[in-house]
Amino acid sequence: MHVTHLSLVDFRNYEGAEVELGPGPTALVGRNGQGKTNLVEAVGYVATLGSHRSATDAPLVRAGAERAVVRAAVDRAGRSTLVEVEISPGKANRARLNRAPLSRAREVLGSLRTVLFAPEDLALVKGDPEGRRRFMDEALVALAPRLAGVRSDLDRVLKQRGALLRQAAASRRGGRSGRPSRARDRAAQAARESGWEDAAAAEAATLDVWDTHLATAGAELLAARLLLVRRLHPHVSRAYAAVSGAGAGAAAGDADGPVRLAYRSSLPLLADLDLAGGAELPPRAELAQALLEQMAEVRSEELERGTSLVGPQRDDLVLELTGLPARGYASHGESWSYALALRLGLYELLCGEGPKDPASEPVLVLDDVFAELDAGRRQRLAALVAPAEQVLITAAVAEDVPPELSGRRLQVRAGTVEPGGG
Ligand SMILES: Nc1ncnc2c1ncn2[C@@H]1O[C@H](COP(=O)(O)OP(=O)(O)OP(=O)(O)O)[C@@H](O)[C@H]1O
Repeated sequence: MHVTHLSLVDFRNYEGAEVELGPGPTALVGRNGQGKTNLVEAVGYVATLGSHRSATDAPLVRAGAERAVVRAAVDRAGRSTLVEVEISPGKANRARLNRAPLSRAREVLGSLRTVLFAPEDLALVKGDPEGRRRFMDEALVALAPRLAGVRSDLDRVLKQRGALLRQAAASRRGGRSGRPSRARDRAAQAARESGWEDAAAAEAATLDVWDTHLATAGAELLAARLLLVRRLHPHVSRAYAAVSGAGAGAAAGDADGPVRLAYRSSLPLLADLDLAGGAELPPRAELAQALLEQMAEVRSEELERGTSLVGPQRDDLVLELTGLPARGYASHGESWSYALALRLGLYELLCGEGPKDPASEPVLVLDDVFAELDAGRRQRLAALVAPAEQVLITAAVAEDVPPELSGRRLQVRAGTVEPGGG
């Protein structure tokens, strides 16, 4: 698939912009701070309903404006779809598909698929688990948009369960210190209203209900993540070899290189699961049961600390390189190759098995990447991405764009986009 037209209203530094795009490589060139990343961020937003560099929506709306609108016309093997998203910070986004309003914005997910690589992705390798969990969950939604619903169910359960645990922890602290506690009063009140003899029994019963919800949504997400890691591993391994120019086995294109993906979970059941080796996955019911058992095991600690200690929100995607964790051990160049390999591996996975299908092939976005790479990696990456259905590249100077990707050029200057750019 590819974007044929992008239209922005009050998005970042764009008051209004109409940008013609086409298949093949397009380079967006312009000095620092002109709006190149903003443009590809808008493309990514239509695809994922999120930004690769802002956790909240407020910075996406032009200063002084109330809402932003991004429209993308998407060509999928000759069939065109118009996807529109209105971003109003503090309110639910609204979306339309071919001008028909959708009841929930997340119904647009899947209409446009992108894989975006930006310098921030170095944090996938060097940073905290949260970024890697986000990587897995965004990948899952790109593969199966209905998982966005599972993800948001889980968030809702964790929020409610967390509030209950915090209340319980505060109540215990209040009890120990002898100070009056409003949380404890509320729990006692709730207990009386629900006919329970004492607040502790009511608290335990309510927690049991949330444990079941957490186990159900958690097991579904966990099962999807495990399958994702198993499927992603050979693609990432090959992409790493191709980008870094590493090893003989890797050069042959097999999955037996220095890269190994693993999944770290709080569940003992998953401790020795060799996903990179193609291990069989436990069925979802078994995962749900394991989550329930683990929650029972740590319940007193959860009540003490006031937080959920079990579930996919605590897990991590482990990135190993030659048997060592990449985080903390990999060199800067190796970390770059690994981060790129994760995105390129995901791109290959999204393209599907067998011959490439242009209708499902995602749009590839490389934001400010080439200036950061050494000559070898730059050349290898350019050769790898050149055949993609559509590649959007941002660069401060035209010389940073490798000749293999010298397709269409757009000049970005202070929130305007025009053909040209050297
Ligand atoms: N909500 C907003 N309202 C108005 N201007 C904004 C908003 N958010 C960002 N900007 C402006 O957009 C510009 C940054 O644009 P962008 O990140 O796209 O730069 P760039 O062209 O990719 O530059 P670089 O080459 O440095 O990465 C900054 O000047 C910033 O002040």
